[in-house]
Amino acid sequence: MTKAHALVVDDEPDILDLIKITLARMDLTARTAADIAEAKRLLSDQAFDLCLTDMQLPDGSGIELVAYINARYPETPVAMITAHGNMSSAVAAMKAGAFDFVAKPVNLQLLRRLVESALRLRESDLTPPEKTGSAQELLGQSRPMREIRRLITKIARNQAPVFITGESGTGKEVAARLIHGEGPRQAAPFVPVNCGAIPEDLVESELFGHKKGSFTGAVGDKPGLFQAAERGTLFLDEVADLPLPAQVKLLRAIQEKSVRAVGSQQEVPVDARIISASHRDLNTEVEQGRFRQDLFYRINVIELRMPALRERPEDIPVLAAHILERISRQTGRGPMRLSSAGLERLTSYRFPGNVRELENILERAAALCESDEIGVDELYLPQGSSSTTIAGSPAQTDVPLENYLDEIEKKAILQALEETRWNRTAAAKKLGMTLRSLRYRLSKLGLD
Ligand SMILES: Nc1ncnc2c1ncn2[C@@H]1O[C@H](COP(=O)(O)OP(=O)(O)OP(=O)(O)O)[C@@H](O)[C@H]1O
Repeated sequence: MTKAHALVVDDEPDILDLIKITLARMDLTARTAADIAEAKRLLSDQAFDLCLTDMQLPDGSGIELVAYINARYPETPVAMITAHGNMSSAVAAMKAGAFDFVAKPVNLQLLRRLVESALRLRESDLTPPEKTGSAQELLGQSRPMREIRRLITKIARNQAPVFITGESGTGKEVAARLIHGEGPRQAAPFVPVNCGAIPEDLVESELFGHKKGSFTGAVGDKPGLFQAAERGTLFLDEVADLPLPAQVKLLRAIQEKSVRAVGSQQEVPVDARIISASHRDLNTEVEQGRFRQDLFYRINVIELRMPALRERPEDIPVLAAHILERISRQTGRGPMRLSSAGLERLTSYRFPGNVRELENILERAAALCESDEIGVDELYLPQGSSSTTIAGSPAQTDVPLENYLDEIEKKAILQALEETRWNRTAAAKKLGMTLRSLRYRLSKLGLD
């Protein structure tokens, strides 16, 4: 690959020198500018693979330069150098299109990683996600789905924190995996964490790691999930479920790009892109004091809203066909299809649990269906708008007790899932069981 060229814009000669030396050691050539006017002149002279700019420049704000480069030279990623602790300017820069930021005093290890990420963007050979084999596709040709796919490709080139909203089962995790898989971090791990599923007193140790002996049961040093996601992406699912003390630590980790393990005195730099998601409205959580406003502001630099399935019913046929094909493959039975009445019924259903619910409905229908065509009866959709109700019917004496109890359990679980819009963490809470136990039961009852 040809030598990469960087443009560094800062009016402090010491910082310019430090960055220039670091870049030279990484085999990059660097040109420097002390103000915006000079930077614009250099940009018109030659193409750059990367630009690093200070926030406060003698003739204006670095944000202005970010916007200028984004508009004129969209192929050049720009990172902002911000004053220590000034997270709001970092957020403003990323909202203006900066792909990342580095705080002063510049940590050289983090700077090197940032430069490496930026350079991977110019490798037009970023492997498309379908080739990596791990990423799943977001299917659908409706307008909202096409827009989501376009946004994902754009967001993937950036390093800013992303917050994905949307009801349960709308594909938030699939979207997060795609953002990771289409970007320069694709070769590093994608680490998903269900924040609601970690017991409250273990959250900090899980996320940030712990030192041996820091609490009963800490029998050895253990790195946290942040470190597991080094150079990759940490996906904080159900982020609204994080207890407040862990929120304080998370805020610090994002701000400082470093973490401190439980029981340790030392901060260790970490380079993980944060993508978070919640099916809850975080504005309400903030208003009610359950989620820190400053943390929300920081994780929500880019917001991606996954549309509910009922907002795009035209995608139901293609999704259903795809899911049935997968079921046929997994079960080794011949191809299956929906009757036209079945398809019609599905497209008019509200799907509170979205695509995950569609998957469950079709899996259950496929198991019950004896022919290759699934009809309305096998879909077992709730009548009218009412959801499944727990049977009030007397015990049937002609079925084994165990089957009868399974049936009751199944109905209670389905009802809790429907009431929580198929959010398994919330459904488990409602049923007074752990998520692990709900998962076990879903699997036992063939509902997973
Ligand atoms: N557009 C889509 N195309 C294909 N499959 C999809 C699509 N959207 C969602 N799915 C499938 O639906 C299921 C649920 O998706 P996912 O787990 O990403 O949802 P989620 O929004 O993260 O749910 P939750 O909020 O409950 O965690 C997965 O099996 C996923 O593959």
